[in-house]
Amino acid sequence: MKIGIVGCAGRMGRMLVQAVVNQDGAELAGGTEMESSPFIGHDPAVVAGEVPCGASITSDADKLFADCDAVIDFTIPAATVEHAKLAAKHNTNLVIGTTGLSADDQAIIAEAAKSVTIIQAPNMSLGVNLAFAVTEKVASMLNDEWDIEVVEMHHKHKVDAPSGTALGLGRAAAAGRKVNLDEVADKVRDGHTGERKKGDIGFATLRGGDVVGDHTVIFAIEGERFEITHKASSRVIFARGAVTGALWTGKADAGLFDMQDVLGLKE
Ligand SMILES: NC(=O)C1=CN([C@@H]2O[C@H](COP(=O)(O)OP(=O)(O)OC[C@H]3O[C@@H](n4cnc5c(N)ncnc54)[C@H](OP(=O)(O)O)[C@@H]3O)[C@@H](O)[C@H]2O)C=CC1
Ligand SMILES: O=C(O)C1=N[C@H](C(=O)O)C[C@H](O)C1
Repeated sequence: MKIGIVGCAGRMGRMLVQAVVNQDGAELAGGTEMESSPFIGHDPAVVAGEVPCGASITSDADKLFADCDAVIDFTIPAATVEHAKLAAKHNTNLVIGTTGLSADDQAIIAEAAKSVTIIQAPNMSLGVNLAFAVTEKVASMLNDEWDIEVVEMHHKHKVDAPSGTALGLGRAAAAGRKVNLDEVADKVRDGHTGERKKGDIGFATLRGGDVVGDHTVIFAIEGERFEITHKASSRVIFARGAVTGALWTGKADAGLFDMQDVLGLKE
């Protein structure tokens, strides 16, 4: 399968290039960066620390989508929505790892997924996708006397908060409780907030150093706490998951899927 990587010189972009060139059945067809990037014209495999693959990084996403069976996108929301439109235009499958997307961005992705296969997940690791499933199950077994809080920590360069994974864990907890996360989420606390509202799902965001990604869901009641924790120590887990997803698109119908579909965690 010919796979392209948009944003191929980014933190995740380089890991994705490494994962593609080392994956049987996958061929790196090329990569993009913004026109202003110092990496334009460089070989994406060399930028990622691998042996040359003979391709050059360009800013021509239209051509990359035309040349590929699937494209993997870990960039920024403004770029991801344009990539979703290109996926539909060229009938090229798409794997989206970008987080921080708005409801309007999601609508554009859903429209594109009417004609191509799109996998979108805020976290491509097996461990976090298990945590999504376990969180939903535990939340469904506990009443709302149990307070639910989601705590996450990431590296100092991360630009969106709470993380996509933290929001995903909040959505899983809300689904378990059969409530809408938008109606119960408490994302920022500052000053005299008053007492915690029963039924809320709270979020706390930490940023610092080089933390790859730590997430904990806390279920707290008077006398005890139950916690579900995942800690990522390498971005390789996200990259390998995304490439598994790209290969999976080759045998799937058009539609919008997530990593729980790819990993068979919904059966
Ligand atoms: N789903 C998952 O499993 C994971 C998701 N993520 C998410 O992935 C995203 C990227 O994270 P990370 O790699 O750390 O961020 P980086 O900033 O390191 O990488 C993003 C890359 O995309 C490039 N870019 C921006 N706009 C375009 C464009 N229009 N065309 C091509 N390239 C573009 C950036 O270029 P420039 O630097 O010049 O701006 C940069 O090289 C984030 O949203 C993050 O939350 C991260 C890890 C795991
Ligand atoms: O920006 C990151 O680095 C990460 N982002 C994702 C998120 O927002 O959940 C996934 C992972 O935790 C790393």
